[in-house]
Amino acid sequence: MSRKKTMKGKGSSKSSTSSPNNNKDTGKSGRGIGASAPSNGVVYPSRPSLSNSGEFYDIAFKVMLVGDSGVGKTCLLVRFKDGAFLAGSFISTVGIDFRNKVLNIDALKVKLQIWDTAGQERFRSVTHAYYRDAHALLLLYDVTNKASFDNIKAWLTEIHEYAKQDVVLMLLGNKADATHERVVKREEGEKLAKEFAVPFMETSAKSGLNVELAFTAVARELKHRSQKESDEPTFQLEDYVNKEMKSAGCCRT
Ligand SMILES: Nc1nc2c(ncn2[C@@H]2O[C@H](COP(=O)(O)OP(=O)(O)OP(=O)(O)O)[C@@H](O)[C@H]2O)c(=O)[nH]1
Ligand SMILES: [Mg+2]
Repeated sequence: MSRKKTMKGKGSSKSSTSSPNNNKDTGKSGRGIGASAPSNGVVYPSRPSLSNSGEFYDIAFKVMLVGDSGVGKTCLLVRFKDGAFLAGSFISTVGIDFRNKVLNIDALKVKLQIWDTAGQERFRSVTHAYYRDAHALLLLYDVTNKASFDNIKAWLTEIHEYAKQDVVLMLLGNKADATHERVVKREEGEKLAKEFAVPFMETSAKSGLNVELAFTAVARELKHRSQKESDEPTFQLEDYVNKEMKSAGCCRT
């Protein structure tokens, strides 16, 4: 099976106004408004390799992190990518940024190109342009911030308007470690997720709770969808998440 390669590490800042569709896949990560984005769509294993040095991969997907400013999108991505927590002062994302990570799923190397969007209202139009290329969306709220939870319905409306109809969606209640500051109960998150029929879990970028699971579950769903023969049963993302959480005694890092 031929494999593609992806560049490692974080790329340099870019501030062009290019659209998400008209750039080449450099495999690098970007930062700032209109950071250069790769070309569209799933990358299939049968296509020839790129020449960039770095990790090989068989198939690639775009995952976008969305939600209010301060809910922990950047920290979640850094935790997943580097295994570290960005403690200290809060630096709000400007525009959009991305990082790549290759996961091993059933002997296949699945590259996730993860887009970290700015939650601030003033960057909303930038984010809108990226929705249509996303294969999956992780929608975050902060369990210590009621407004971020109340805004989830508005985010879902926006997703409905701008994202692909079959986008894989998961709701994450982040900062689950902050027990004393919590104002949104887990049951409230579960109820909302049920209402909108989306898988749900609480996460913590600080402790690492469920971070790996959230991204892996999405990668499994996307991989399954892209390789599924028409007579195969569908992968049940929600069942997978619930089973994994149970087998890990509710939650895991
Ligand atoms: N206790 C706790 N704090 C967190 C967690 N995740 C993020 N934070 C803190 O929350 C603040 C905001 O985190 P960011 O990841 O920068 O938030 P963001 O969603 O990327 O914000 P924007 O870029 O403005 O959209 C920072 O001070 C983080 O240290 C978490 O899981 N637990
Ligand atoms: Mg951010």
